[in-house]
Amino acid sequence: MVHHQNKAIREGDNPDLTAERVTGTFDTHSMAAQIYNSEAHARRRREITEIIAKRPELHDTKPFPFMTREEKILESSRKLTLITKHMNEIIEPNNSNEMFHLNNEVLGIEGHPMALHGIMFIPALTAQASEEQQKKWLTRAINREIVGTYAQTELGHGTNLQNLETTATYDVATQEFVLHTPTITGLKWWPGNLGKSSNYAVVVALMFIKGKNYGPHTFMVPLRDEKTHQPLKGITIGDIGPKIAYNVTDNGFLGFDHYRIPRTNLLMRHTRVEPDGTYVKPPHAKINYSAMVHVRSHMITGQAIMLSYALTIATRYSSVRRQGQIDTTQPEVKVLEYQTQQHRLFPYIARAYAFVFAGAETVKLYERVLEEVATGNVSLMADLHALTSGLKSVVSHYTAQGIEQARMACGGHGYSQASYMSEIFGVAVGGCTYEGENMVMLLQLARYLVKSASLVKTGQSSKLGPLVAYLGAKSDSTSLIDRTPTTGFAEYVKTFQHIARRQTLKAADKFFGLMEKGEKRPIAWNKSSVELNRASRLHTRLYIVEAFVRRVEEVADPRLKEVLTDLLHLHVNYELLDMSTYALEDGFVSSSQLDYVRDQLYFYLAKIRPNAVSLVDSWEFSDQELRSVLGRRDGHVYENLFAWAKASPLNKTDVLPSVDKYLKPLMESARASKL
Ligand SMILES: CC/C=C\C/C=C\C/C=C\C/C=C\C/C=C\C/C=C\CC/C=C/C(=O)SCCNC(=O)CCNC(=O)[C@H](O)C(C)(C)COP(=O)(O)OP(=O)(O)OC[C@H]1O[C@@H](n2cnc3c(N)ncnc32)[C@H](O)[C@@H]1OP(=O)(O)O
Ligand SMILES: Cc1cc2nc3c(=O)[nH]c(=O)nc-3n(C[C@H](O)[C@H](O)[C@H](O)COP(=O)(O)OP(=O)(O)OC[C@H]3O[C@@H](n4cnc5c(N)ncnc54)[C@H](O)[C@@H]3O)c2cc1C
Repeated sequence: MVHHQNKAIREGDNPDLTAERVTGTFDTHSMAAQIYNSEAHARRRREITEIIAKRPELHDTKPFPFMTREEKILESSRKLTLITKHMNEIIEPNNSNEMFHLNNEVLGIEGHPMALHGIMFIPALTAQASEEQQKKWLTRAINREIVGTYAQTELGHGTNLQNLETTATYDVATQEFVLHTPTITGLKWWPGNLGKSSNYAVVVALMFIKGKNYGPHTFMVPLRDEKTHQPLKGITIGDIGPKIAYNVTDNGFLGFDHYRIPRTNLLMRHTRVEPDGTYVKPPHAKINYSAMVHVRSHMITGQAIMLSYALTIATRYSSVRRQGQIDTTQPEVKVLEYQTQQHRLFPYIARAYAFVFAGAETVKLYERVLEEVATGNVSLMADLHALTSGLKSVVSHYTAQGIEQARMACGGHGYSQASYMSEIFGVAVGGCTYEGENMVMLLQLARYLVKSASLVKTGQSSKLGPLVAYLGAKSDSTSLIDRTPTTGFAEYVKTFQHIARRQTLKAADKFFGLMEKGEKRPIAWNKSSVELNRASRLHTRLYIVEAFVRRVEEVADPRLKEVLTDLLHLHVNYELLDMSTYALEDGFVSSSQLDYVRDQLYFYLAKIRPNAVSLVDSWEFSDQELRSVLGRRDGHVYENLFAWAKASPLNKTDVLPSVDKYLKPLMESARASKL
């Protein structure tokens, strides 16, 4: 038996796809170890996939697009119950990476009744509940004796947490907090799994003690009777209705009518309220925002995975789809031969790799900060907040764009739900909104950049942290790209640094200048905000390039290093062209240098072409996880599209009741009127 570098090859596959895999120059298992940041985890993913493949009870009973929302929730609950029961046979206990993969395989991306339980409820209790509170609730939550969510956003306010309307007023006499929703706009609105599944929530409410507003605080709140699951007295609760996607999750609404909880239900790891109402403040004002930072840190990888789903589907399909000729004497070509198709897909393949490498760094920093904060050291919280705010915004934005490009790259069949592209897009694009609307989060990073710019302007560059140290460095007068015999990544990084530095200092100048002219700070901020957000994006894109460079430098395997270096070349050239206005406007890069960048881009599109399928195969998504007829590993697209269409509920009968009831009489009366 021949051992191929691409481990996805099987006998009987579509020969066009096999031919692509045979040209791959590197071992796809080794590349998976880079993507998943460890050989052990990449191997465990494969093992979990194999276990699931052998257990038909964990497979979808029919394609999701053929199910109603109610059927999907039922099906998802069935599978959730099974994986909970058999968890220890499938994954290592409490391994969140393995759990994430198990969920994606078995339950999919449309959510499930305990999605928020794992993503936010448990992390909030872990970071914000005192040890005593954890003994009471965390173990029960981990054992799934109770199901919880994170209820913060309201009908009227999601972004501006200081103006939430839900109040938690301390009653010294009874040592209770009274939760109350004063208006319709104060209803909690959006929390995942609040609508029908959860019986507890970590609720964010403005805390009032003796008439003083202490701002948003987090409380552990029982919502439903643990036995009957009926809403408790004083609670109004339900599902908010269907969304663009993610409809297996019951995002919900919640209102409180003078609902009482004990004082000890305030999460008290960092903050306390004594029985007499004395407030003990936390070591950092935003310490209770930790559940949001948890999701923002992890969603970089989550978004990269969804982008890679779409790219896997589109790249495989482009290798089996033949349409038109390039050389008219030759047969029709695979659509992947077209330079336009490569230009549509390959830069996003590079971005997906860049995002997953940046995501791994972010999670590492998050874990460090989590440990430090637990011991009272909050010094890195601002850096983590700035980094994750920028990354969640930039990565979710390009992920949504990339998925849409991948869908269009599949032509008409990309528009069919058989491709699964619309669901992938719908779920991923939610990331532009949840955990902080992208513009708002870019502005959070901008605050950090403006402070850093101010250090530069006042001669205090030595105080800049490592993420922004480049702001204090001096630029060359022009970029050295194509001006040195060996143009390398260093010249590109310096160019991106120059662009980000110039935009940050310019935007900060605008802001400070407006204030000097007498504008109040918030007005000056608003008038500078488009420029400030441009700076945030450029700073974040620089970080992503640097994370990519750091990873490529670490790779030892020469075959992997070569293909990752090709991808990095593609990435830096594509990025520079995409932000060329900034590079050209002060003459840092000339138009002849951009011609070089363009040539490099086309060169690397062609160089990557033989590895394209292996690069997407390396993500090692099973067919069950992808849920796409177009993206099947075996490439047998057409016969399966036909089978999929035949299985459509509309094809159960030849004549639909609607035809009998309306169309037939309509046609009959039209015919009769002609007589
Ligand atoms: C292995 C995998 C394991 C786990 C998987 C985990 C995650 C999976 C991820 C992806 C999975 C993939 C697919 C998922 C599919 C579907 C979705 C699933 C779940 C979605 C769940 C969504 C949940 C939510 O959306 S919860 C609600 C989120 N809401 C928000 O984000 C609100 C945004 N607003 C804010 O955050 C704040 O209001 C604010 C804008 C930051 C302003 O706050 P505030 O008014 O308090 O601020 P001030 O003006 O008073 O102060 C600003 C000041 O504070 C600093 N600051 C702010 N926040 C922080 C922080 N967190 N840390 C440190 N510092 C902070 C800020 O920098 C300012 O400082 P300066 O004054 O010094 O400038
Ligand atoms: C799929 C999904 C899942 C969710 N899950 C949860 C959950 O589990 N729990 C939960 O509590 N919430 C959840 N949310 C809510 C989500 O966190 C909020 O919708 C999000 O934070 C945005 O807030 P908003 O809806 O108030 O938007 P708005 O703030 O109303 O945004 C509207 C527009 O105003 C702009 N804007 C607002 N403020 C500013 C500003 N200061 N400066 C400049 N522009 C501004 C925004 O950029 C945007 O363009 C979820 C949302 C979605 C879509």
